[in-house]
Amino acid sequence: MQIAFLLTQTSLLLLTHETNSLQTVDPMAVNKPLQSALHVQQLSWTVAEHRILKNIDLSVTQGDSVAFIGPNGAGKTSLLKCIAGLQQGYQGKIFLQNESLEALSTRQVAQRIAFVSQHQDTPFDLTVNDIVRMGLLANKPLLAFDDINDDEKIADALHLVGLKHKRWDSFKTLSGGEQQRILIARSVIQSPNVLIMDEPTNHLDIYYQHQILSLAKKLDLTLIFSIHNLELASQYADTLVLIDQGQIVEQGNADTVLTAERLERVFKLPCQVEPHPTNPGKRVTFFSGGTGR
Ligand SMILES: Nc1ncnc2c1ncn2[C@@H]1O[C@H](COP(=O)(O)OP(=O)(O)OP(=O)(O)O)[C@@H](O)[C@H]1O
Repeated sequence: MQIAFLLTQTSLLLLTHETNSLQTVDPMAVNKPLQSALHVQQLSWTVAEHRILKNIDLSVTQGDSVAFIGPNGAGKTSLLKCIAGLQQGYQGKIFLQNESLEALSTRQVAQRIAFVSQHQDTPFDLTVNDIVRMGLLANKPLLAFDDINDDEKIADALHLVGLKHKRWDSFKTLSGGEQQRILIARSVIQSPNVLIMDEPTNHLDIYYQHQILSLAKKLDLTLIFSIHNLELASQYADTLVLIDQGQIVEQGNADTVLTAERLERVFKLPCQVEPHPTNPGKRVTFFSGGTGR
């Protein structure tokens, strides 16, 4: 239990009983409304008369990590692309930090959002340095030269993802896990508010799946990612958004969203959900013998 003492008009001290420690707290931070990173209002997207996304409502608070889960073809990538400004022609509204996405230029969107896609093929034989350097473009005039700070930023970002030694290697020669980490390094120097990753754990072994997600979480950004592994989703995301047939079926924490009955209905397989014995989050087991899709 914490007891707050008002000491001056500009500072508060919090006495924490358990630790007996005193911490100075900015009074402006007390009762401060949570900042909105993203707000999606009645979003629908139709292509060739097929309604891919239907009336999506979603709010993401600054600093939250959110996982989109759901079966193949549910609409997870489509929704991520709309949010990242990569998909035009939708109905409804998307707000980034309370500003309408439609009112922002491509550069302004790039200053707010970094997108790491599932597919990372490059048509050219670029070095790791070239790929990471692209992250600088969001915050530089188009024809500006690199300066010494840019060089350091690239080195620091590569250090963060543990791949400084690969700086001059060809991007194409890296493993899938290394490529994902390089793309995260590129996102880091883009210094966005929101990091969006579309199935970042695809093709990665379990070690790199954990590494990528814990790295992304450590960046302290608002993180939105799609993922098929429900246990990883429950371990790394504060909020899960279950999507099926273009609609949000449920959103909330793992306890709310991951119920056996709901997962069975959506994935069409018998299912058991229990607290994970060792990790935070849930253990989800599907059994054969579903009703068919
Ligand atoms: N540009 C497009 N033109 C036509 N159909 C599209 C287009 N983009 C997506 N779709 C369709 O929209 C549906 C949702 O696709 P989306 O990639 O968003 O699903 P997903 O949930 O990410 O699936 P997965 O888990 O398989 O990656 C699919 O039926 C897909 O074929």
